[in-house]
Amino acid sequence: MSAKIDFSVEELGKRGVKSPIKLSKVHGDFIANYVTDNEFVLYNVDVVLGDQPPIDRTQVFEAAGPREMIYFSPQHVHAGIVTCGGLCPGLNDVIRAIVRCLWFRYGVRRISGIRYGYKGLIPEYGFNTKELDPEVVDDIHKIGGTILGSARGGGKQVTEIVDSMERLNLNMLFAIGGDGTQRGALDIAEEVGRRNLKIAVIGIPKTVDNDFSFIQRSFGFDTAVNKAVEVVTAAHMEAHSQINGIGLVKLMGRESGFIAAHTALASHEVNFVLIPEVPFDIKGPNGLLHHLEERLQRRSHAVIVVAEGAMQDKLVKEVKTDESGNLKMVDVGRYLRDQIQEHFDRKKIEINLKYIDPSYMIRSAPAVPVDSIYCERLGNAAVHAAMAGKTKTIIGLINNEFVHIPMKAAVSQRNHVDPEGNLWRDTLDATNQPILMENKNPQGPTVSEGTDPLELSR
Ligand SMILES: Nc1ncnc2c1ncn2[C@@H]1O[C@H](COP(=O)(O)OP(=O)(O)OP(=O)(O)O)[C@@H](O)[C@H]1O
Ligand SMILES: O=P(O)(O)OC[C@H]1O[C@](O)(CO)[C@@H](O)[C@@H]1O
Ligand SMILES: [Mg+2]
Repeated sequence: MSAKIDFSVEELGKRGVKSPIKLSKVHGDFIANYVTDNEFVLYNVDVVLGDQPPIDRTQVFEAAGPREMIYFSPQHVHAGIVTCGGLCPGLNDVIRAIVRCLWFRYGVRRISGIRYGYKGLIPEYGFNTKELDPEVVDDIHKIGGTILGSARGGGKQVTEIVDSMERLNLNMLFAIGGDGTQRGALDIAEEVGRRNLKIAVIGIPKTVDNDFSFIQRSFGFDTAVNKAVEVVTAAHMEAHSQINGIGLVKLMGRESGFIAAHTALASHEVNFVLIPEVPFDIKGPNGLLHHLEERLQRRSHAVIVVAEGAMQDKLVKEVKTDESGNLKMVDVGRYLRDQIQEHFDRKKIEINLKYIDPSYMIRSAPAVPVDSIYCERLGNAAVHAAMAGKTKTIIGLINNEFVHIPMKAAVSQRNHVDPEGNLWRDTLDATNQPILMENKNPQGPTVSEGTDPLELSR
């Protein structure tokens, strides 16, 4: 972590309203307590023995939770909820939690869902909102997707968006989305500030890829890994049942290989994981094809998992972007499929290659319970933050505590699998693939060369 980022959270103003949620201020009375602004969560828990500098706001995040004094009178609140970017398991759970917490805990009665991302606030795309209440959201956590719809693009039309927020008389906006969404939310909050409006902008970080900075895990990630493991199990079964069977699975991960690495760790059926963070060659004496051939000679079947962002530096010839400015990628899964088939055809070696791309099936699934619980708690924390008048803030989970993270810090960096870190090391242990499959590097040893007791069972 950069020690220079200040994690202080902005607020709209002085809080003059007593919270209606009737919590306690004392410990030991069996009633949950309000959280004060003096409660913090240490970000970096690594302990270095020796002289420690005093702890300051660059090392701690403000604890999330209900404040005793709040900024908004619930009867005057009109809240907006928007979901942007790609789908992710748990979106509906978060929407549901926000609506229910606003309604039941604070007594807020005006809640508008913004349809199809920020575009729902832009007249050019058809201004589009949907009234929300506990009945509307009652069962939505059982289905995937988002009942509000989502969209890419539109986020830079800040003037129109804030005009619409003014017209709707919104005084809080919950933006559920990834890095782009939170950049957009920050721009919106800044425009709100320039106009001297009192609108709290709170972000709930969403990325199925799990590469949001600072937070320990993003919602939907566990669901994604669960689904991906099912796919790998099928790919392995197919591969195992054929002569030189190869199961090739492409998983999401535009810039990071977290889903791929975790899936390999969980399934123990994967022989090669290819991720954006670790370079590799396809051909040559230390390339993937060479090692794949060796694997087939030894075990007659193999499973490969590739994250969609792998190899893009080599594959993308012409830079094209989507409406949000994200790079349009070349399909690395199909590319690998063709390269593998050609290689073995050329050598007249029979293979049976099955390519599976479950990306959208994974991303549109309903959340598994562990994610549902997480979403429920994120949604509640977001409402408490907004009611207290916090703004330009996202809700995060750090060291198992819910915290407020300034949007500016949250979008300043992105998480990656560290090729030298313990996640990747353990992933290599689980696959037994060469540490580096690059010809310019000397033929690397496998992690546990020749001594892998699991090898026979894979
Ligand atoms: N740099 C930016 N500044 C302002 N708004 C942005 C920016 N990048 C993206 N947005 C807006 O945020 C919204 C979502 O962006 P995007 O499509 O990149 O998804 P995301 O939130 O990053 O989620 P995902 O993880 O699915 O990519 C879009 O409306 C987009 O216009
Ligand atoms: O096909 P779409 O909707 O552009 O989304 C694809 C992207 O969305 C993500 O799932 C992030 O939400 C990336 O992993 C992926 O690259
Ligand atoms: Mg994004």
